[in-house]
Amino acid sequence: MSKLELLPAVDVRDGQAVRLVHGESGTETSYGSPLEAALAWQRAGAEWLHLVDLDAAFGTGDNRELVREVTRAMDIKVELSGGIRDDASLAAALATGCTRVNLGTAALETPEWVAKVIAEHGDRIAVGLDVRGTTLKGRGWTRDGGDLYETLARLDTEGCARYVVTDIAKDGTLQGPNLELLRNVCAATDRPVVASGGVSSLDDLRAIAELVPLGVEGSIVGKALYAKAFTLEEALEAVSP
Ligand SMILES: O=C(O)c1ccccc1N[C@@H]1O[C@H](COP(=O)(O)O)[C@@H](O)[C@H]1O
Repeated sequence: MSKLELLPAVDVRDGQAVRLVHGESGTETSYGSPLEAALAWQRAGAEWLHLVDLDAAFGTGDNRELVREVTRAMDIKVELSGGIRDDASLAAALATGCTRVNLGTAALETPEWVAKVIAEHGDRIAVGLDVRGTTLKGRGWTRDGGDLYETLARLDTEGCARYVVTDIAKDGTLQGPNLELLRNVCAATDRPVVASGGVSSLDDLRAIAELVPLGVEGSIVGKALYAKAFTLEEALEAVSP
């Protein structure tokens, strides 16, 4: 059986590595230097880093230079997201040398542009499907952006290579992943799915790993690592087949 990929997260707000609760601005807990956090995950054996510019996602500025510095310092694969919504921000993101970018708001608000960049960049483009219930959310998860399954069908038709599925109600809460949502998304698409939101324990990761045959390729891990619920080394061991 294929192994579940783990993507430790570094979310950057105002130059600091932070974790939010439900992605709500103002709920930040700070964990210091984003570069130090990223290097720590790399040293612990991560093959991927999920790096988010939260200011760019919220529209409160950006951490573009810092994000570029972190990405360039990594020997591992980097998935970059937050505020990638037009040609200039996409070009800057791809020029960091990241492996792929994750588009959120753009997939909801400028679908023609997203179809174009999917056609141009193939699997360097993933789409983040950030949902409450089955309603997609954009602009820092503050604005409704349509129905999950209608959007998924459209993006499939346009050739989207993969989806990063976040249950906002779970994100940053340590309440366990929404396995039903992951199963439903996997049933609706043949593209790989990266799970995000709610991981609290090694058992949660083992439960997500059981969905690999259905199409779950990876899982983002955030708060649980920063809260030291387990180490990344333990997590990697837990999901190795
Ligand atoms: O990761 C978060 O906690 C988060 C919270 C609030 C908004 C976005 C968040 N993260 C990721 O940012 C991109 C979306 O950015 P954009 O809409 O394309 O500018 C997406 O990957 C979210 O999962």
